[in-house]
Formats: sequence, structure tokens, C-alpha cells
Amino acid sequence: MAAAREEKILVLVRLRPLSDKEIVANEVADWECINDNTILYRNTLREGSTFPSAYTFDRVFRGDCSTKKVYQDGAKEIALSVVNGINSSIFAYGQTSSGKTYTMDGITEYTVADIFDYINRHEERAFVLKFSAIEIYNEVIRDLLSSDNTQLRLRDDPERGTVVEKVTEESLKDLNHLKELLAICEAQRRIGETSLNERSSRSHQIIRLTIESSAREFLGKENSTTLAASVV
Ligand SMILES: Nc1ncnc2c1ncn2[C@@H]1O[C@H](COP(=O)(O)OP(=O)(O)OP(=O)(O)O)[C@@H](O)[C@H]1O
Repeated sequence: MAAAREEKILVLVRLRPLSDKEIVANEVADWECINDNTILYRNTLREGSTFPSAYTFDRVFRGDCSTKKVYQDGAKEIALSVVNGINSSIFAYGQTSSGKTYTMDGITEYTVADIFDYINRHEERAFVLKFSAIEIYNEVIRDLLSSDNTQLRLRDDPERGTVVEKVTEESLKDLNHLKELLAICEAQRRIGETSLNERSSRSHQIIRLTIESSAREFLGKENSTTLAASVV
């Protein structure tokens, strides 16, 4: 229990396969995974650099790895720690077109499917799984589930930490409901084109899944636990 309570950060790297455009342009990948923890970087652009550099991370995934494998081996434990009483965040970082949206959409769906599976296996408790989504663009926070463009405000709550005021929270019914909400968010996001990505996100997106649970005999009383998993 003591170890579980410790704060922990894992750094995972996922390579993406070359796109059709890159293959047509005869580009080669500069990065190669040589085992589950190490990637090599061959700097083909720098003259005279004949030796590759090796970098070690908690886990690295080759370009031909599926999102399901990235989820199962890398993100599942973190995402599902929420059902064991630990808040968690999964944060994707990388240059344009590196595959952040592609990876996180998959991870969100697998996470929600597993949370529903957990809920169905624990009928002794009542659960509510809530979904909210915001976009941060030019320092402005917007609710991706609301068509009104009003800027949302942050507030520091002594008990709940940083809270986004008046953000829409939807209770998720099932996986199809999640897909509908993700489609609404995608339609609302600011998208532009970069030389590398025709549909590049111009903003940061934060999806927050909150799970509330209470023992069935205490239903409706102030006895529930609320935990959150954020996908950024
Ligand atoms: N692992 C992968 N396998 C196959 N295609 C991928 C993979 N990762 C990304 N792609 C494709 O590469 C393109 C760019 O990916 P994506 O839009 O996810 O990048 P991004 O990092 O979110 O970019 P931006 O920051 O510009 O929004 C998309 O067409 C996506 O479908």
C-alpha cells in the first residue's frame, strides 16, 4: 500500500510507422527500438555522425506495435489505477504528426471499455462514470461538449484541487456513447494543416474521466468516493 501511494511517473515512447507520403518521398526512419527499453537515434542529417545515440525509457514501442499493445503494456495499469483508488493522468507529448491523437483516442476507448468491464464485475457497488473534455488554445479554456464559446475559468478548491468551473459532465452510458462524445469533441476542436499533418490539432485537449462509487446500501447518502483519470 505504501508503494502504491507513492507518486510515480513512467515515460513511454511510441514510434509511428512512416506515412505513405514519407514512403513516397523515400524518407527513412531515424529511430529504431532495439529492445523494450532502448531506442537508437541515427542522425542522418548531421554529417560525420556515424555512431547512433542510445536512449533508455521505461518502455519503448516499435512502429509496428498496435495501440492495443501500447495500452495493455504501457497505459492500462495507470488508467485503471482509478478503480483502485488512485488518481492518474496520461499525457502525450510529441511534435506535429507524431501520432498523439491516434494513440490517445485508442487509449481512451480501451480505458472506458475496461472501466465498464470492472463496473459490471462489481455489482455490489454502484458506479457513475463521467466524461468531460476541454480544449486549451491561446491560454483560453473552452468546453468541447458545449457549442457556446464562453471561456471557462479555473478555480482552486481546497478539497478537489484545480477545478474547471461550469464544465459539462456527461454520465457515460456505454462505449457507443463515448464514441459519440469523442466525435463531438473532434468536431469542436481547432484544426489546422501543418506541412506534416493535414489535420493537425491546434490546441491541447484534456479528457477527464471521473468515477464515483458507493456501496449499494449507502446509495444516495454522502458516502461515495470520487476519483479521476485524465487523458491529455
Ligand atoms: N501508430 C500509427 N499507425 C498508423 N498511423 C498512424 C500512427 N500514428 C499516427 N498515425 C497517423 O499519422 C497521422 C498523424 O497522427 P496524429 O494526428 O495522431 O498526430 P498528432 O501528434 O496528434 O499531430 P498534431 O500535433 O499535429 O495534432 C494521422 O493520419 C494518423 O492516422
